[in-house]
Amino acid sequence: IGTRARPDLPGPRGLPFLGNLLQVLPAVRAHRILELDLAWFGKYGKFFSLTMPGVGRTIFLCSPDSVEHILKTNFENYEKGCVFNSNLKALLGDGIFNVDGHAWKTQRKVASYIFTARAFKTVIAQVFESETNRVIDILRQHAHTNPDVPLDLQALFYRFTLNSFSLIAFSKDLHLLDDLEKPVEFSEAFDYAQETCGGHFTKPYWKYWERFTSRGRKFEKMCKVIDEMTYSIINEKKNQPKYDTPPKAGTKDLMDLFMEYRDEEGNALNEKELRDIMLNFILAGRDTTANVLTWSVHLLLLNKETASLPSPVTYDTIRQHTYAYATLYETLRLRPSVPRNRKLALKDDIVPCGVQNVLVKAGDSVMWIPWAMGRQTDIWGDDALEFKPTRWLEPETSKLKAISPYQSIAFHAGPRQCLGKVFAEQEALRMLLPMTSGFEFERVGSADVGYEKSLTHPMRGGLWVKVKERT
Ligand code: HEM
Repeated sequence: IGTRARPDLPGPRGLPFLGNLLQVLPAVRAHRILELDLAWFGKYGKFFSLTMPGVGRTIFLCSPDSVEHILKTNFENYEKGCVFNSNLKALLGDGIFNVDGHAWKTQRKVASYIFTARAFKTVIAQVFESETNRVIDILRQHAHTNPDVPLDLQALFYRFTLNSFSLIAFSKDLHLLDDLEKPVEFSEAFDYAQETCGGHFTKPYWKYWERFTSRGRKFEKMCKVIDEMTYSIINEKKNQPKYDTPPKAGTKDLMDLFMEYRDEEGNALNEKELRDIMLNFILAGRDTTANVLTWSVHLLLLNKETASLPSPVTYDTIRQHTYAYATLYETLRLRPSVPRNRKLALKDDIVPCGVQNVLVKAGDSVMWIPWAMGRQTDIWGDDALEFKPTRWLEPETSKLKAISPYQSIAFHAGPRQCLGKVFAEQEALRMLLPMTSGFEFERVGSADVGYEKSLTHPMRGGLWVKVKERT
């Protein structure tokens, strides 16, 4: 409905009215949508097209030059767009992930002030150190008191990243590492809301459907839980006594920066705007890094490798740990924390795609699938499916290779490249190094694990391991 025929584009044949919906839905339900994307690239080549009611036409592209064109060369022509925005609105509102233009630019500019070298060496370093030590203590204690009882590392990483991010961004300790038995109501609600919002892309009539179903009712309830915690942090911050002397630049937290922001007319952000910003940053700061930590341990275990390298890691020395870096990027190649992504074309455009060009019409969506791109032999070589950190290193010098960000796309690229890239690298490596060099993990259950339906890429069912301290 509302899409014109495009016989020039390859892709699976759809049905009248429904387009390809019935081919996509079973894969979504079975948590196998990424495998379906990959299979279709295998069948149709570097690009193919699907249509879905409520979304229109989506052109899937699997080539670094296409991604570079969309994310940088013709950046102005591609935006998140109204489908993306409305599908994620209830959760992300008008936060940075869900907006374009002026609203995006402003949020990016304000937030960039917390990612300074000075902040990395002071506030951020202190929090990473203290929170990593807390996790190491938990593992040590568990190894000694419960060596035969499995522990879910993924759940632990989620607590670690959320607690660390909250300390840095809102100066608030959520005490998530104090008692692992205590459920984290906010996290459960946030996971449920993400799954529901992600599902909107394959449920054209979700707005009506959710009005009458238990999922819709639960979603509403979960959004209330999320809002309660978010607004309570905002109010707590607002009611804090003002500083006698204003904090120096580099010591303000993210919330301070957004609360102090004034637009051209001198207006401050209202509570709803602050809520949206905060939740987008929680999604960025909690889920993505917890995902890469989980998949790193999983892949290291599967390949019987250890990322053991001398600790401690500091802001200045971290890039010397090249093998650990390579492990992180190799994990992100196979298990990108944002495995699928899309944008909407504003005007007709010609997108390069390897040896071909693709005509994208105004109103089409374009999609790139980092998960599938990481598995392409023409991009990564015949061993693309193997976990091989050394592919990131120069064979002679073991220095990190310079690989284009459009090929290694896990952190996005171009003007909207991930703002927290360095933050995430530091946090993940500071955790991974002492963990893998200090402990041995034995997987419990099958190594053939899947992923949850989400906006990010959590492991389905968690990563359950027995823990032993290395001697
Ligand atoms: C391994 C960890 C991470 C990965 C793989 C990752 C990946 C990404 C990706 C793919 C995007 C683009 C999303 C989009 O389509 O809009 C993005 C954007 C962003 N990321 Fe990250 N991220 C990570 C960690 C973080 C952390 C820890 C933070 C904050 C502390 C952060 C902050 C942001 C922000 C603010 C944006 C929006 C940038 C913009 O739209 O201008 N990220 N990230």
